Amino acid sequence: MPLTPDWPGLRAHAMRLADMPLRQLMVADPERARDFSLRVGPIHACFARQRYDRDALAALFSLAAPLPDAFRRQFDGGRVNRSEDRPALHTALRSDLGHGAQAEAARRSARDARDRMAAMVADLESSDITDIVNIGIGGSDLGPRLAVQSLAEFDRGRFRTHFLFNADASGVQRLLPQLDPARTAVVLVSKSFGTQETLLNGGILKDWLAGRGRLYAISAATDAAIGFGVPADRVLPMWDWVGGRYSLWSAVGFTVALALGMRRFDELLAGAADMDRHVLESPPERNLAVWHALTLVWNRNVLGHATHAVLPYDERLDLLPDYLQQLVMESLGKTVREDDSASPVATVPVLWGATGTSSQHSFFQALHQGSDPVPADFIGVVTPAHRYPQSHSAVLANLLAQSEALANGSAGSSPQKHYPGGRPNSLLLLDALNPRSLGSLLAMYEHSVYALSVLWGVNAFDQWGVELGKRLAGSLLPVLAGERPVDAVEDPVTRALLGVIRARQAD
Ligand SMILES: O=P(O)(O)OC[C@H]1O[C@H](O)[C@H](O)[C@@H](O)[C@@H]1O
Repeated sequence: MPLTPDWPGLRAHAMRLADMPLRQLMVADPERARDFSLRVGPIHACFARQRYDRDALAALFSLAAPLPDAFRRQFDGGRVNRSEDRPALHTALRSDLGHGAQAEAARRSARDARDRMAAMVADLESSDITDIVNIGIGGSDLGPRLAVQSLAEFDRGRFRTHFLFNADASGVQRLLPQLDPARTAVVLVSKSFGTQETLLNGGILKDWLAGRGRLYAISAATDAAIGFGVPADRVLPMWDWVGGRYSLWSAVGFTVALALGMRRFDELLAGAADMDRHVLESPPERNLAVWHALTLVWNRNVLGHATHAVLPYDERLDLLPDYLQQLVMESLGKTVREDDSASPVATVPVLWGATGTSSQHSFFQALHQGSDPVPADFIGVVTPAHRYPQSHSAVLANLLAQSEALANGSAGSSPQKHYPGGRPNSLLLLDALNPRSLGSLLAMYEHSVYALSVLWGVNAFDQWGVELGKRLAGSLLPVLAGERPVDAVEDPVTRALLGVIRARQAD
C-alpha cells in the first residue's frame, strides 16, 4: 500500500521532536553517532544529524514492510514498469541475483553484449584511432560522462574522450577543429535512436567523418542505427528492460570502457553488484538504500521540506548532482500513482547541489540562514588521489564543519549573526573514489529511488512528462525553418515570440 498522509504515529513523533534542537538529540543519546551509522563496502553512511530519534526511526522503519518483496520483484524481472508493461532489469547487467527466466535471459543478453563490447574495445585499442566522441543525452550521456570525469585518475590515456550532448551546436563547433576525422571514433548512444539532439549532432559528425574514422552506435533500435549509416557490426544493443537513466552498466558505458579499460569497467559493475547484494539481502534496519529512502520520506512528507541538496566534497564528483537530478527527478517526478489515482502525499523534492568547498562561497549562506531548511546529502572521500595532504585535510575539515554547523547552529551575538541550525543532513563517506566505490554509490541511489517509488506508489521507470515539450518542439521546427507561417501557430504567446525571433533574424 502506498503512503497516505495519516501514517500511524509519524507526525506525532515529528511534533514531539519539533522544538528539540538537533544538538540536543546528540546529547540525549550518546551512542547516536555510532548507531545511526551504517558501513556498506567502501561507504560509511551517517544519519545521526537527521531530525529523528530512535522511536521516530522505529516508526519510520515500519513503512519498510513492502520493500523486501518489492526489491525481489524488481531483481526477478517483475513488470515494475507498469505503464510500459516492462521489467526494469538494470540489476541483471551487473549481478546474478535475479531468479527466473526473465532475469536469466536478461543476464545472458547482457553477458553477450559485454563480450562484444570488450572485443570492440580491444579492436579500437589496436587501431590508429586517437579520439572518441560520445554523442548522447540524458541517460545516454550523464552516466558515461560522470564515470569518465570522476575516474580520470584511472584513464589509461589511450584515447582522448569528448562528449556532445546539447542540441546547441557550439560544442560541435568548438570540438571539430581539434580532431582528425581519420583518427576519430564517433559513438552514438541512444536507446530510442530517435532523440533530436543526438540525431542532430550525429548527423553533423557523420557528414564530417565523410566515411573516414569510425561510427559506432549503442541502441535498442538496431535497425534505425543501421539505417542512419552505422555498420551493423558496430552496433551494440540496449533493451527495453533498461531505462536510460539506469543504463550506465550496459554498453552505454562503451566510452567508459574505452577510457578506463574493460578491467576498470568491470570493477564499476562489481561495485554496483556489491550494493545489489547488500540491498537484496539486508533487513530494512541495516539496509542503506532503505534507510536513505526513508530519511527522504521523513524530510519530504513528515517535515515538509520541498528541496534536497547533494553536496559532494570532491571536485571529481562535479557531475554527480546532475546525474542524480535525472535519476531522482525523472524517476520520481510524478503525482499520479500506478493505479491512476492522484498521490495524496507530496512526492519528489527538487534535487539540486554542487561541490564543496566552492558552493560554500556561493549558496551556503541560504543553507545556513535562509527561510527554508534544505536537507542535504554530504558526500566525502576519505583518501584522495593526489599528493597534497594539506589540501585534502582542508576539504575534509570543511565537509565536517558544514554538516555540523547546519545541524547544530550557534547562538549569535546579534540576530544577524545567529545560526538557527536544525538543518538535517546525512553523510556518505567513500574510503576512496575508484570504479568500485562509484559503482556502489550510484547503485545505492538507484535502489533508494526504487524504494521511494514503491512507498509513493509511482512508477520509477517511465517519463511521460518529458514528451509534451518534445512534441511541441517538433511542431515548431518547421516554423523556425521558415517552412510554415508564424500565423499557423495556435498559442498567442509562442506566436508573438516567434514573430520577435523572425524579425531579429531578418535584421
Ligand atoms: O537514449 P535516448 O533514447 O536517446 O534518450 C535519451 C534521454 O531522452 C529522453 O528525453 C528521456 O527523458 C531520458 O530518459 C533519456 O535518457
